[in-house]
Amino acid sequence: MMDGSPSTPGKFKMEKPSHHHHFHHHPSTARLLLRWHHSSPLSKFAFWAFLAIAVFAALFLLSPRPPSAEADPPPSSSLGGAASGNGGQHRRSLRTASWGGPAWEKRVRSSARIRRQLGGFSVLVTGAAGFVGTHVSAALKKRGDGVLGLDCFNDYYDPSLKRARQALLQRAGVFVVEGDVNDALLLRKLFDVVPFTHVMHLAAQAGVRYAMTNPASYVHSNVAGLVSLLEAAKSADPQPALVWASSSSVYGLNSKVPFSESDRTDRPASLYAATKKAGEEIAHVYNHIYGLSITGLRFFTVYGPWGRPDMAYFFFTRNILSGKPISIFEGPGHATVARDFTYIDDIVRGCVAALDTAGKSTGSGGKKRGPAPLRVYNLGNTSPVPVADLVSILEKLLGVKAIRRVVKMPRNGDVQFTHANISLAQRELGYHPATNLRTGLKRFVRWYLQYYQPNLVNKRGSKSGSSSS
Ligand SMILES: O=C(O)[C@H]1O[C@H](OP(=O)(O)OP(=O)(O)OC[C@H]2O[C@@H](n3ccc(=O)[nH]c3=O)[C@H](O)[C@@H]2O)[C@H](O)[C@@H](O)[C@@H]1O
Repeated sequence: MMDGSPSTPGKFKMEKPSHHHHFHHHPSTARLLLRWHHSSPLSKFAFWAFLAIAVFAALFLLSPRPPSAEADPPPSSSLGGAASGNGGQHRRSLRTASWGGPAWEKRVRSSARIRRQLGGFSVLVTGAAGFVGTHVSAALKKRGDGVLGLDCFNDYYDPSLKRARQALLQRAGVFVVEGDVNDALLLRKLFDVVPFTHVMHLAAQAGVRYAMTNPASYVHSNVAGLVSLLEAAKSADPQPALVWASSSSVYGLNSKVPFSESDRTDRPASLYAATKKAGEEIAHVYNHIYGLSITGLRFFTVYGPWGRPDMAYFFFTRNILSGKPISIFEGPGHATVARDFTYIDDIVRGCVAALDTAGKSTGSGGKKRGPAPLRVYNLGNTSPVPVADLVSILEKLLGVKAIRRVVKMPRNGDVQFTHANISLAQRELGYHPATNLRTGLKRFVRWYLQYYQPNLVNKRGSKSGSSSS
C-alpha cells in the first residue's frame, strides 16, 4: 500500500483472539490465577471495571469508520449532529445530537449574515473543512457574503488538518457546523434558521483509488449525501441555487482531448467517477422536477496550500523529504501519465464565479414554477503535466532528490491523461486560470514546510534571511 494511502475502515486490525490458551500448561499463568484467587475484592472490582471499559472502548473503535472525506459529515464535539452512516455500515457514536438551541442558532445566523451592501449571498458551504471548501468559504467571507460551513470531520485523512482549517475559518468569522449531509433533520434545521441564497456543495468522498477499498463510502457521501442535500434544498423556501463539485474523472476512458463538457461521460474508470457522474444525472432530476438551479463543476486535480494528504503531490512531498521511495505510474508501453493540475486559487475564482452567475431556482416549498438553469463546467488548467515532471519540480523546490520507482499504473481507477477544454467556463464564468504548476507548487511547498516543519523553516529563514517569495 502506498504511504499516502488514507486511513481506512480496515486500518484497525482485529487481533486474533487468543482465548484458547491452555493456561494450565503455563506456569506463569497458573501463578497469576492463584494470586487472583487471593486478591482483595477491591482489586477484583478494579479488574472487572477495567475490562468493561476496555471492551466498550474496543467495540467503539472497531465499529466501521465513517465515510466521506474532503468534505462531508459525521458528528463529534459539542455541535455534532446525529450519527452518520456509511451505506449499510453505520458508525456508532457515543455522542447524542447536540446541535440546536438558541445559542447555536445565534452562531449559525451570525455566520450566515451578509455583510456587504448590494446583492450579497448567504451561502451554505458543505465540506467547509475540506481543502476546496476552506478556501472557498474564506474567499466568500472576505468579500462580505454570509457563510455557514458544514463538515463531518471524518478520518479519511488526518482530521487534525481539517481542525486546523476550521480554526482558520473560525478566525475569519465562519462557523463550521459538525454534521453529516445525510442528516436530514440537521439540514432542515439549517434551512429553517437561515434563508440561504446559495449552497456550495463540496462535501464528498474524494480520491479515485480509495474507492476500491471503501466503495460504500462513495455511495454514502456522493450519492445518498447529494440526494439528502437536494431534498433539503428543494423543500427550502426560498430555494437556494446550488453549485457543487463534480470531477474530471467523469471523462473516464474518453480519449478525445482536450475534454469538453459535451464529450462522452458514460465510461467511468472508477467507482468514484461513477458516483460523480451519477451526481450529474441526479442534478438533472432535481432541476427538472423542482426547478432547482444547479451548476456542476468538473475540477481537474486541484492542488495547493492546505491540500489533501491523500493526493500524489502531497504525499510525494512527504516521502521525498523523509527519504522514502515514491511510485510514478506509467501507462502501457511506457506511456506518460499526466494530469491537468489546477491551482486552488484558480479553482476558487471559478467557484465564486459559478455562484455569481447562477440563475435563481424557480420553485418553492418543493413546487416548480418554471425552468431553472442546469449547467456543467470544466475547471482545469488546460496544460497537462506528466507526473514525472511534477516530481522534478518538487525535487528542485525541496532541494532533495526523490527515490523514484516507475511502476505500471495499477488497475485502480486511474486514467492515463486529463486535459480540460475550458472555453465554456472562460466564456460564461470569466474563468482564466493564471497559475502554472511550478508557481503553484512553490506556494504549496512553502505552506507545507511552514505547517509541518515550522522549526526547520524558522531556522532556515533566520540563516538565509527569508525563505519565501
Ligand atoms: O480531477 C479530479 O477530479 C480528481 O483529481 C484527483 O485525482 P487524481 O488526478 O488521480 O490525483 P492524484 O491522486 O493526486 O494523482 C495524480 C497523478 O499521480 C499519479 N500517481 C498517483 C499515486 C502514485 O503513487 N503515483 C502516481 O504516479 C496518478 O496516476 C495521477 O496521474 C483527486 O484526488 C480527486 O479527488 C479528484 O476528483
